[in-house]
Amino acid sequence: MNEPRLLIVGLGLIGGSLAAALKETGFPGEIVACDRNPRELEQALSQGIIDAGDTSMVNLLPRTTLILLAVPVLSMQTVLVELARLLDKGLVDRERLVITDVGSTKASIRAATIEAFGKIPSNLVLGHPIAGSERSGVAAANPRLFDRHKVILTPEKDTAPDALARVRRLWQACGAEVMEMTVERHDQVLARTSHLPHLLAFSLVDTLARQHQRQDIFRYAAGGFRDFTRIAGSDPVMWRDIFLANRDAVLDALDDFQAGLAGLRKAVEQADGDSMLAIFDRASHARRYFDTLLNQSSYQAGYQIMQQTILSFRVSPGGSVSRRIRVPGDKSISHRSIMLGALAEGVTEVSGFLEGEDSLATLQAFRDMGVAIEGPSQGRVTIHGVGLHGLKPPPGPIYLGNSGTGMRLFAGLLSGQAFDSELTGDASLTKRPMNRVAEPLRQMGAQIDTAPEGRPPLKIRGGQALKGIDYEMPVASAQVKSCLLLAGLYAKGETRVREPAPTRDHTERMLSGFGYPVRREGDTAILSGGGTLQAGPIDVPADISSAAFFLVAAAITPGSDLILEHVGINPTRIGVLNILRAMGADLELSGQQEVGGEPVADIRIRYAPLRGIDIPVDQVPLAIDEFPALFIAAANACGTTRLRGAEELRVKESDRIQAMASGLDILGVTNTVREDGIDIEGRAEKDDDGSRVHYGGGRIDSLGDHRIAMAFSIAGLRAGEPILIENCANVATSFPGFVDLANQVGMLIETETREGS
Ligand SMILES: O=C(O)C1=C[C@@H](OP(=O)(O)O)[C@@H](O)[C@H](O)C1
Ligand SMILES: C=C(OP(=O)(O)O)C(=O)O
Repeated sequence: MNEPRLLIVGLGLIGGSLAAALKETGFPGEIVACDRNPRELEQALSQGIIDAGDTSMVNLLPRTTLILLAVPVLSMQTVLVELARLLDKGLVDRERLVITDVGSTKASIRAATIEAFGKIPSNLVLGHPIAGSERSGVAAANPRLFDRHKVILTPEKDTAPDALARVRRLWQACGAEVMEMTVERHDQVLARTSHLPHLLAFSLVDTLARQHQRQDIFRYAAGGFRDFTRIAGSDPVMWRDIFLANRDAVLDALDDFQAGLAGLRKAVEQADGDSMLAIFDRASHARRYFDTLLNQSSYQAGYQIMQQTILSFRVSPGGSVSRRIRVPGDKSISHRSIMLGALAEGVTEVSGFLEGEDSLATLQAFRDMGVAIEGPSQGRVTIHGVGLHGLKPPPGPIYLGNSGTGMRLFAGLLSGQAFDSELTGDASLTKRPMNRVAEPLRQMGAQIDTAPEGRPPLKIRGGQALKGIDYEMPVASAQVKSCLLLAGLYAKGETRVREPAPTRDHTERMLSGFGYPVRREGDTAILSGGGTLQAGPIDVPADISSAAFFLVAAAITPGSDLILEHVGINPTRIGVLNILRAMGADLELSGQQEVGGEPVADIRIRYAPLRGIDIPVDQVPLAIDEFPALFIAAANACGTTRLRGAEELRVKESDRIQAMASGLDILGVTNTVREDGIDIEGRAEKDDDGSRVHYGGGRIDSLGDHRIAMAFSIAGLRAGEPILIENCANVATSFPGFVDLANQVGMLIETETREGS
């Protein structure tokens, strides 16, 4: 920044904090301030945040290149008129000068500018830092006030690009993220996000303070009251000015709010618990949801982008694997429990629900479509079903984070609704192929637009009459099958889906459990539209795909003895057990039973030397998500393991063949990548007594794919050096608590966060 002199007019909290922030960053120019109150100037001088101060601008203008107006909104007019007068006197080099402000409303300040200058000067850039505090005055100045906060600039068409760039740099130097919008948009957005909440806080506190039991009210006021009303302690003059200046936008926002409040009042009056629950649930999740939506990321990764950190796992070599544990609930079944529960008649109680980001995104989507859902709380969710035709239009695009299952199943379900919808997701999901569902859905009569090459977002036109089709799937995909069966619920006639190889059948099982007839003829699943679903309890088993990491961990670690409880062993999911057994793993199943139509068992696994195998092609769809873990088993086996017929792995959250091959290369495990698979040369030797390490360590990028991150975490058990795995936030999509559980069984994983770029 090359600003020989910055003049701050109005030394309140914002002006003072800017001065303090710039001083901390080593701002090379002088910082001078003008304020009507000499005590504020003395205070700032004694804090060392300004170099000089004066109660009038005249003496400070010479040599000034940048002026920041930080006076209250309604004083802006007077200051601007005075400034225009002084500038006409030639006190300053006008060619070089840039003027900006920090006012909380922009239309009124723009009008004041035109009044003072006769037009909006091209060197004037209006702005507003979205940061503040209920405290005021320069004594409360905080050099970190703008750090990672947003600053909105509202340039006009003929604003000089250089002036805009210099104001941008000023804020960026204080750590702020600078964005641009029009004056009108700014005022509307701020009316809702800032002005309305302040109005409510002032009003609530004032209303309560005037009631005769006020002493008791304030004596017993708890955290909720304090949180909600903190901002009622803000500067009254400043806020009066804001409401005078932004009247129209505030009134619009207030009208919307009053309509919402009236709805809630009615629900309370009529003891309408379902309506209240729907509103409270939506609201209680909305904040986090919108943060992630804005970041176009999964919940955790979005949170990290907000915090500008990157999560890594540092895995120390060695460790042990013994204990009795239960991994979180099955992701596929959790998605379906919410979907079918919402579409059923009656109340569905779910236990064992996976509180991972993918299934939570599905849950949020139904809340957005008006379904009242309680929880999740420790795996319990209560869904107040609205019936097959009871969903309401969502208020905007449905955001599914990282979840391919979510997007493909929703595509089918929403094709049958009366309303339009749009499905979006994070950067990984946006790259995944959706034509596999869009094309057959179109054959059923759905209207779906995709981005080029069949990528998300999907735009689905409601109100289409669907008809059943007889569809032969080109790929063995449970997501495609489930998508078409869900659309089939809304279609006229029979929907028949033929699979080239068996894929997970949770949709069929759960539909049957909810009393909806689904037939199977050989390799074809069949249902007819027009029925109803009856709610019933769902017990979600532990996810065999999550268990797989621990199975492989125990299988490769000498001395291990691990029991995994209540794992789903649906025959369409047990490829990982079959493959590990074929490699020589010591596996025992006990306590087999059926819960809610899904078989479960406890699985005990102990160390035994593994050998490389040719993986039978028919096992591929039955173990599709477990290959990253199985590749680590292969790396620790004796001999070569060959996988073929697994091209689907290339279109998961990452290209899992390439991502695993790159990581194995770093560890020093020889492998050959094939179009549809991989050959992995196991590092164990024939007489392996379990004491040798099998490979080295290094830094591996998981590419944001949860299963790649977890696979290399277990690889550490037989590594000779630490493994640093980067980009691990998405582990929370399928396996929240993975690191804690891994460490409980004896693995050695630490999490690290570092600043992102
Ligand atoms: O239906 C499901 O719940 C899933 C099906 C599989 O995907 P495909 O259908 O694309 O094989 C699997 O990879 C995914 O994790 C979950
Ligand atoms: C592929 C996976 O999930 P999805 O397709 O739902 O993103 C997975 O969990 O490995």
